[in-house]
This record gives sequence, structure tokens and C-alpha cells, in this order.
Amino acid sequence: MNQQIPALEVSDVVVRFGAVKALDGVSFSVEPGTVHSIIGPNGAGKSTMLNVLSGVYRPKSGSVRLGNQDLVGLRADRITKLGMARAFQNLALSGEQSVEENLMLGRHSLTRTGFIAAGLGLPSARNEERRHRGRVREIAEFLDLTEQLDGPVGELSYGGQKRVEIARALAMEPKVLLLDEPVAGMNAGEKRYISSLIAEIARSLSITVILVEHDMEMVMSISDRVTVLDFGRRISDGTPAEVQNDPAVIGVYLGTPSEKAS
Ligand SMILES: Nc1ncnc2c1ncn2[C@@H]1O[C@H](COP(=O)(O)OP(=O)(O)OP(=O)(O)O)[C@@H](O)[C@H]1O
Repeated sequence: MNQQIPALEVSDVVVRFGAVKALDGVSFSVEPGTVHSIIGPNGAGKSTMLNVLSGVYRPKSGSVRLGNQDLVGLRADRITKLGMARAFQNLALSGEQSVEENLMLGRHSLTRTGFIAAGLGLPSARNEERRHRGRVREIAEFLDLTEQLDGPVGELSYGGQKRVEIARALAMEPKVLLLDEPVAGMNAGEKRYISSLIAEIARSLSITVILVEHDMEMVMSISDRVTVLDFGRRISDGTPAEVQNDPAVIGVYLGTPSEKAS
């Protein structure tokens, strides 16, 4: 899907909310085309980090580099165009619209002819739309959504809607996919399915996946590397085996219940 996948380099990121240091000098590197998870107890700073990566929050200091580009200070829509796509807790899906239309919405940032040409029904716009619909069908196939394309999103199961959210993020042709608790509220079968899908997105499509997730079984089974946060600080970083055996992690995180109530 992407010819050149840049590495992601997060350096010394600091975010403060009043007296709270939500991120206190956090650094980590993500190899292209890998699954990199960010874990930690409630309030550790995981969501704040996703918000920094996607440009929702501007850190007080530090940098986020995608290849040669520093993303800090860029607007969220510019960051999306540079290849960061976020699924979940992002834009709500439009339940009455079809799966296909929801995926087409994901491609709007990629359209060249724009809405005016499209509205006028110009041939260039029609060709472009055909191309985008073709790509949407490919993405739907990858996510096993072909048969659901024409039906309204609102009628899909919970797991199905989650798949549409991933599909819509993929429709943006990202270099990096940000996933915020993709299996929260799912049953075991759905979790297994989404886990294999995420691994496949990294391996087959060579898209870098940044995963924030409380489900430790999933995290440890699909991640290439894991960064562990606690009170805004990085307390561990390594392969799943390394972090699982790190006394700092065992003491601070894995010793406590890993499933949050919400
Ligand atoms: N908008 C905000 N205003 C004030 N404080 C905030 C804000 N967002 C986060 N915080 C605080 O920053 C810290 C980190 O929060 P964050 O939501 O990033 O943690 P988290 O690891 O995602 O937690 P959870 O697992 O519960 O989602 C917490 O102390 C939180 O209360």
C-alpha cells in the first residue's frame, strides 16, 4: 500500500494539564511496518500520547518525527495528510449511511478534483470517484466487509462497526494507523479476529500500527514492541517478553488488574 514507510520517532515529549504532567519526557522509536503498543495503568498518559501523535494536543516540548518531518505544531488535518490515521474515538461513524459511503468519507482528504467539480458531475470528478470506489471495495474485501458495503453501518454488529472504523482509517491510505482500544467491549472471538487483522495490516500492508489497549493478552500476542507508561513517564520499553519480565512493569502495572472497568 505504501512504497516508503517512514520510522516514527517520539522524543522527550512533555504535556502538562495545570499541575498534572500527563507526559513527562516520553521517548520511543517505532520501526516501520511494526505493531507498537503503548500500555500503562489508568491515567498513565496513553490517550494523551495518541492525541499528541494525531495533532490534537501540542506538547509543551519534545518532537514527533515521521521520517524527516516533525509533526509537532502542525494542524491535525495536515498530520492526517502526512500519513497518520486514527481509528476509534475519532469521528463517529454515520450510522444511517452505508458502509461504502462511510469509507468514501475517509477518502475525502485524498480527492483531487474537490467537491465543486464533483457536485457539477464533471468527467474528471466521475473518473476520480470511480477510482476511489474501487479502492474502497478492495479495503472492504480486506476487512471482510464486502457483503455489508451497501447496508447502513448502524445495522452492523458492534464488532462489524469496529471493522468499519478500521476500514475508514485505512481508506485514508495511512503510513501509521493509531488504534485506541480496538477490542474494548468485544467477545473473545471478535478479539481474536481483530488481533489477527491488526497483525495483517502491519505485515501485509506494511502500515505501522500504534496500539493503545488494556487487553494484555492481545497486546503481548501481536506487538513487536511495547512502551509502558506510568504517571506520564516511560517506565519500560522493549519486546513483549522484555516488558513482561521487567520488575518495574510487574510492580507498577501487571501486578494490578489489567482490565479497566469502563
Ligand atoms: N484534558 C485534560 N485536562 C486535564 N487533565 C487531563 C486531560 N487529559 C488527561 N488529563 C490527565 O492527564 C493524565 C493522563 O491521562 P490520559 O487520559 O492520557 O491517561 P490514559 O493512560 O489514557 O488513561 P486511561 O487508561 O484511563 O484512558 C491523567 O492524570 C489525566 O487525569
